[in-house]
Amino acid sequence: MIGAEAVGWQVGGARILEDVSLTVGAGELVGIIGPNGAGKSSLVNVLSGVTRPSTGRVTLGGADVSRASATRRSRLGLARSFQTSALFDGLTAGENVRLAVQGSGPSPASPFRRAASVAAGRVEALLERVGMGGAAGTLARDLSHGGRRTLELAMALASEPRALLLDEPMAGVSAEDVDGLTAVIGEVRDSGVAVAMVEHHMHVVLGLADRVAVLHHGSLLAVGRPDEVTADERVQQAYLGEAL
Ligand SMILES: Nc1ncnc2c1ncn2[C@@H]1O[C@H](COP(=O)(O)OP(=O)(O)OP(=O)(O)O)[C@@H](O)[C@H]1O
Repeated sequence: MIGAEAVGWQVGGARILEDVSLTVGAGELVGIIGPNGAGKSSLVNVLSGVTRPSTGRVTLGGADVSRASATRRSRLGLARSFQTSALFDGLTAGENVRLAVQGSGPSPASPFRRAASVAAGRVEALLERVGMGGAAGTLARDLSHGGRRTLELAMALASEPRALLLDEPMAGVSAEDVDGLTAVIGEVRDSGVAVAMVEHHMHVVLGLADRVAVLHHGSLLAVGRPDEVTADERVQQAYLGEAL
């Protein structure tokens, strides 16, 4: 559904990504891991269209989108969540989702004009889908960190994406909220969405991912089932001193 083919990305003289090839199929979740500075966010940025690859191709549903803008990719069925929170704190959870629904329509440049036309049922359904059915009226600023990340997920799903990129969805989420958010992401995958997820919480990645891709110094060190990857000596070497 979404793929990188021999992708390289250079900034100035620095090679940030080199010859990265990775595909994520419909209904598959691929965890992208690697030590700090390995190039994980850079890969997500190249896949989502925030940056263009210097070499290689990015494909979405079989089409070459290497030069397509993030907006165009979004219309073709790609959604992403960001490391930093993108919520409107002074609005309720329901209002935040409503804005995401309006912004994902055919002319996202003028979301407010269509405010009245967004069915309340659509907002409710998205909140239900992530297990936040009862929180529609809660201000975003009053949600827990886990609640905020879950709400961001509902917003990313507003465009009914075929592929979803998640950049550290568990960042800052308390231990008791991690399981709930993990289950929601698993359900999104099970509904047929192709999910690529950068995540530092290793037990989440290893428990949830169908395949794990390990980046190291901008190159793919290993790709495989979680048990294969953790048993790989080169991966263990790259993580020397850190718990896998
Ligand atoms: N726009 C940029 N210009 C120059 N260097 C960059 C740029 N973006 C990233 N880098 C560098 O590329 C390397 C990879 O960064 P990236 O953020 O992709 O790594 P990461 O694996 O996501 O790291 P972390 O786990 O710390 O989030 C780092 O050395 C970073 O300093």
